[in-house]
This record gives sequence, C-alpha cells and structure tokens, in this order.
Amino acid sequence: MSSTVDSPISSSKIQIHQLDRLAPRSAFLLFYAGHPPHQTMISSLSARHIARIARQQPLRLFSSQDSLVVTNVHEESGVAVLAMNRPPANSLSLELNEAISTSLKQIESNPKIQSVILASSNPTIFSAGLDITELISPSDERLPKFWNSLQQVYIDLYGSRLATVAAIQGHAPAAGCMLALACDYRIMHGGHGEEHLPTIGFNETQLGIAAPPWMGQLMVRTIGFRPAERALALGTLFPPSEALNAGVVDDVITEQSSSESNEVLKALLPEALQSQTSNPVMIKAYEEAACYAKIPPQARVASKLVTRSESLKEMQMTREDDTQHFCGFITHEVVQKNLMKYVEKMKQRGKAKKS
Ligand SMILES: CCCCCCCC/C=C\C=C\CC(=O)SCCNC(=O)CCNC(=O)[C@H](O)C(C)(C)COP(=O)(O)OP(=O)(O)OC[C@H]1O[C@@H](n2cnc3c(N)ncnc32)[C@H](O)[C@@H]1OP(=O)(O)O
Repeated sequence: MSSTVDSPISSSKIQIHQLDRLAPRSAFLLFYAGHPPHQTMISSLSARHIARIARQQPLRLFSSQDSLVVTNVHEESGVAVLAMNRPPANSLSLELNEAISTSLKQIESNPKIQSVILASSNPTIFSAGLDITELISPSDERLPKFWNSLQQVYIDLYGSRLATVAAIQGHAPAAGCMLALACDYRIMHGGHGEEHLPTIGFNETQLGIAAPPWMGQLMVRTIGFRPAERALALGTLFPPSEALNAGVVDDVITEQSSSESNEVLKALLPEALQSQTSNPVMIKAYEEAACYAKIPPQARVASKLVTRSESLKEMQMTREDDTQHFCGFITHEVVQKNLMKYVEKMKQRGKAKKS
C-alpha cells in the first residue's frame, strides 16, 4: 500500500510505500515523487504507527518543535538548515549527537541540496559542548557509545559532501567549537555590547581535561601550529574580534537585526527559527551557503577531499584507541573530581543568575 503526505522538506509530495509490510520499529523507504529514491531512517516510531498517522494527517518529518534538531531544505537555492534544538544550551548528549548525524545524512540524500547551514535555535548559545552530565559517574555501557556518537558527528560533518556553513549566534566552547571548526565556513555574531560577548574555543584545560588529539589537530589545521598550541594549553575562549583575527572564524557580523524579514529565509528556516529571518548572521550564512551551492559539486567535493581525506582516514584508524583513552581518562578519580567541581560552579553560576 502507499499513501502520500505533505513534506516540509520541499514542496513536493512524498509517497510512503509498503509501510504495512515492514516490521514494527524498522526503517522504511520514502520515495520523493519526481526524484530518485532516497532512504530515510526513522527509528523512533514503528512503521505501522507512521503508516497509520500518514493516512490521517500530513506527516511533519523534520520541523517538529520538540525534536533535538530541526531541519528544512530549500531546493530552489540548494541550501538546507540543520539547527540544534536542545534547551537550555545545546549541550551534546548521546541523543543530540545521533540526531545531528541522522539529519545530516537525510539532507545529504537529497540530490538537489548542496549546502547546509549548521545553526542553533537558541539565539545566544550555538552549543555548550559536551553535556558534562554525560561525563560524571558514567555507566560503562553508555560512555563509549556517547564518545562514538561524537566522533561520528565529527566524521559526518568534516567529511560531508555538502558545503557546511556554521551560523554561530552565541557561545561555542569545546565540542561546540569543534562543530563549527568541522564546517567549511564560520560566521559569528559580534555580540551585544562588551558585557555580552559570545566566545568560541577549546577551553578543556580549564576543566582539568585535554581536548582529544583529533579536536586539537582540527584547531591546528584551522589557525596554525603555534597559535593553536597556545590556545589549547591555556584553554582560550576567543571573543568574536579575536576569533576573527586568529582565524578561528571567517566572518564576524556586528550589525543589529533589521526589522524586515528575509523572504528566502522565511522559506528556508524551520518553524523554531522563524524569529531569525532578519538575523544578519543567518542572512550572511545563507549568502555563503548559496554561493558554495553554485560551484560544480564534483569539483567542490574533490577539493574538500584534498584537504580533509588524510585526517579523516587517520581518525578512522585511531577511533577505537581514542574511545579507550577517553573512557580511561574520564573515569579517572582525579578527572571525576575536577568535573564535579566544574559542574558545581556552573550550577552556582546558574542559580546566582536566576536569583
Ligand atoms: C591521551 C589522550 C586522552 C584523551 C582524553 C580526551 C578527553 C576529552 C574529554 C572531554 C572533552 C570535552 C569537550 C567538551 O565539550 S567539555 C564541555 C565544555 N563546555 C563548557 O565548559 C561550557 C559550560 N557552559 C558555559 O560556559 C555556559 O553555560 C555558556 C555555554 C557560556 C552559556 O552561558 P549562559 O548563557 O550564561 O548560560 P548558563 O551558564 O546559565 O547555562 C544555561 C544552562 O545550561 C547548562 N549548561 C551549560 N553548559 C552545559 C554543558 N556543557 N553541559 C550540561 N549543561 C550545561 C547550565 O548548567 C544551565 O543550566 P540551568 O539552567 O539548569 O542552571
């Protein structure tokens, strides 16, 4: 049996085939009418359940307000948006990491899309890095799974066939910075006055831990050996203008939002980001993404491989060792103590802010 549902991915219709024949909780195939078939994994709902909903009402596959990520595509310009949506700080949990990887693959499977903007539904925090609560007294089963999901996000983003543009509206410490550095282009908001400057960088040493080798090397490849060596040792968090000078980001936008919303952004941005249609960082991110989307894709991807394939290969080869080191390091008594102290400080700061 097949039924047709409206898709927020594009204006085209989606046909769902043979859902009833699939076992519950299995993945199913979606065929975009008029395009070659694409595979889309939907693991959290059973196929029967989805088939039933699909017959009754339009199925919103991507732009749900309570999803950990929200995505949308604009086939006319070849640009998509993938926004992290995990309040309060987009800290990277196992589930958020998996959602980022899955959504990126879904976007990649659309041949009309050449660029993706990595964004945040939080206007002041891009991502707070790893969810520190994942690191404290972790279970033996979850910790390696968690680290693997982060490695996978890095591999998927850094090696994506899509041109990737990071729209950094706010803070991007540690693994939040990694997400941005794994993109092809980074645009950061200049902040709202000296007292509210967002920062970006690898601050791990300030937590009593060290960035893993592949993250550290990413910084080295981005800003060069000596500046990276110093920034990693000191755990430097760069405010926007310093991030620009050091080459951590490619562009800093200081202008305020205009009152006029941008028509293309209205069509491109998922519901949860509609308040950002006049946001200058988003406008610039779209312009960059559209610019990349016009380059012949084979040539663009080949040039990306020239600069990235060696480090990706290395990552694949050292992945298991990296997981073992990470788990050993994080569960060390001294590291656990440092992390607990850090979280305590973070909570106190939060309480003080609220009172
Ligand atoms: C030999 C080889 C060995 C290899 C070993 C490798 C080992 C590598 C190990 C780890 C690598 C780690 C990388 C990381 O990403 S660690 C995480 C680093 N992140 C941080 O330090 C950021 C902490 N957060 C902040 O600084 C701020 O929250 C900030 C992002 C700047 C936003 O500030 P603000 O706007 O003022 O918001 P609040 O501070 O009030 O935060 C809002 C709520 O969010 C909670 N929060 C924030 N960050 C995190 C986080 N990372 N994890 C979990 N929760 C977080 C915060 O507590 C507030 O919660 P609440 O509202 O309940 O008070």
